[in-house]
Amino acid sequence: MTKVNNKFKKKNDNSNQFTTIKTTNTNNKNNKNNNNNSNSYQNNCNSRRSNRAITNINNNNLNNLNNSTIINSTISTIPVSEYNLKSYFTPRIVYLWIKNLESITYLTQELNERLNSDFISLEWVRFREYLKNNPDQIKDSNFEVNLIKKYYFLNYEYSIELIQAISAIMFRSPIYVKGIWDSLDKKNNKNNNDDSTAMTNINDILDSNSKILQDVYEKITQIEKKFMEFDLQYEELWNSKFIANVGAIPYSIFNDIDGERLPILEFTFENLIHWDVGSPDEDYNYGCTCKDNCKDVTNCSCVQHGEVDYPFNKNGKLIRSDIGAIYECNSFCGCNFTCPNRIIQNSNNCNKNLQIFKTKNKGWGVRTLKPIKEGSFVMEHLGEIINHQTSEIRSVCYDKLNIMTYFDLDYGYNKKSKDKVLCLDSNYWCNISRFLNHSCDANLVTIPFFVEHKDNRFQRIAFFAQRDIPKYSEITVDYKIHDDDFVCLCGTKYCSYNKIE
Ligand SMILES: C[S@@+](CC[C@H](N)C(=O)[O-])C[C@H]1O[C@@H](n2cnc3c(N)ncnc32)[C@H](O)[C@@H]1O
Repeated sequence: MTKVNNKFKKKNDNSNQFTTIKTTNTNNKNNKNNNNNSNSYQNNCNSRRSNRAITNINNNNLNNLNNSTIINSTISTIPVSEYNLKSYFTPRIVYLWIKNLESITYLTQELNERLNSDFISLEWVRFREYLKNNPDQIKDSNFEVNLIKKYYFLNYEYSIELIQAISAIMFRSPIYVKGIWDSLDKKNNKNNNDDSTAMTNINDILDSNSKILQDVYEKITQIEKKFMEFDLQYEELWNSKFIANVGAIPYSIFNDIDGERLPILEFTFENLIHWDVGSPDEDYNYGCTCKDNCKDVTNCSCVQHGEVDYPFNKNGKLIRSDIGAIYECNSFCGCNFTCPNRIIQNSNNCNKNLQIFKTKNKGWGVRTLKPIKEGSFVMEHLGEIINHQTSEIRSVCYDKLNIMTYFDLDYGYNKKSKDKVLCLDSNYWCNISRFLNHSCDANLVTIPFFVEHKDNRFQRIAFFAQRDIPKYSEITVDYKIHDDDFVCLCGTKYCSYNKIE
């Protein structure tokens, strides 16, 4: 295959990378550091920085633990290490978090910042562990009451958003939050001599300003219905009994390294579009008018929509990767499915010869159980299509956990229009490509492609073999991370990171 320096896009080094995106939050210590880095959010793929972030969380929370008066002393201390964090914040749990965060997107910046600083705290990891073993404590815990108290003092409007925000902090269903408000109400009405310090404090606050209390309950009654709707919306996520059908993962999974099991994920066969993204522009829904089933494929107007000649040989193998994007024929065209310009759509997008396996030092990876010929289509990269704003919200979480599952759909965009670029997030909704690791000598090449529409925003991503790949080899892509701090473990002799000067 023709080798190229810049595979995906003519003038943009940063195109099509797995990346984490810098959050614009300014209150968080870690994010402050990020903001000083560079203007390019692309550079945020930085595992050392993220490790630092985890260290900061540890320190912050140790401080909190020492100084805080709000922590219930009965909470058992479980050892919390980076490993605990990873096993605790599974993609599914993280998805639940980000959904909550998204629901509070339009809250005030200040509240968002406060949520951010409480977010992913080790206190909460400990607390949730405690609740797991002591479910009777769930509804009436000083810890939670005190956390609410903390927010109560902020004088925010008592709105559905605030309740949702609190529930996000509480890491579980809003209905439980209501339970806590109810218990506050009961205590307050009893007006008894409850000597639980936290409760007494709360009662004092409430008594001294019963109008606030009244307002809160009026609003809570008003929004009770919304609570229910919200709960229903995410029922599947809140319900701890719901277990995703792991058997539905259409690939074999192999781990001879340790006992780790594949996290629960939602495998999808097409991209999901986030509600805030819209849909492809119908003006871009058009096809060719070829009369001969695109026999003279180089003259097909779909092919010509790309900027280079038809890039496949007669066996349907990609022969050059120095192309902008592939534009395939579609249902608007005059041709049928046997037309030569339908290579990707006619390929098997769920190749059972691929296996998810545990690598020695890069977590899970993908390997092939059969040889793959140079130029073969290997898989599409799938996930949830999100916009810049949503990616920033999610980054609040992803940055802290060193999650690197963003892939910018930036073919055809220049740096100035970055905020218009959509991104594929494959952390939870994904296919096997979610497990592709980075290599400085990658055997896959990434090519954007279009089938049903030609709207740049909704470009799709294909991976092709850029050389023959022997069976049992790990298949890898080049993340194209331009960051000296990335600790690359690809182990190839071409590794361009971690060079000792
Ligand atoms: C898209 S995921 C790939 C799947 C991942 N290995 C897993 O177990 O979920 C990207 C993450 O894989 C790891 N990774 C991938 N390639 C790597 C490399 N060459 N060196 C170090 N870590 C790598 C990093 O932790 C990165 O955040």
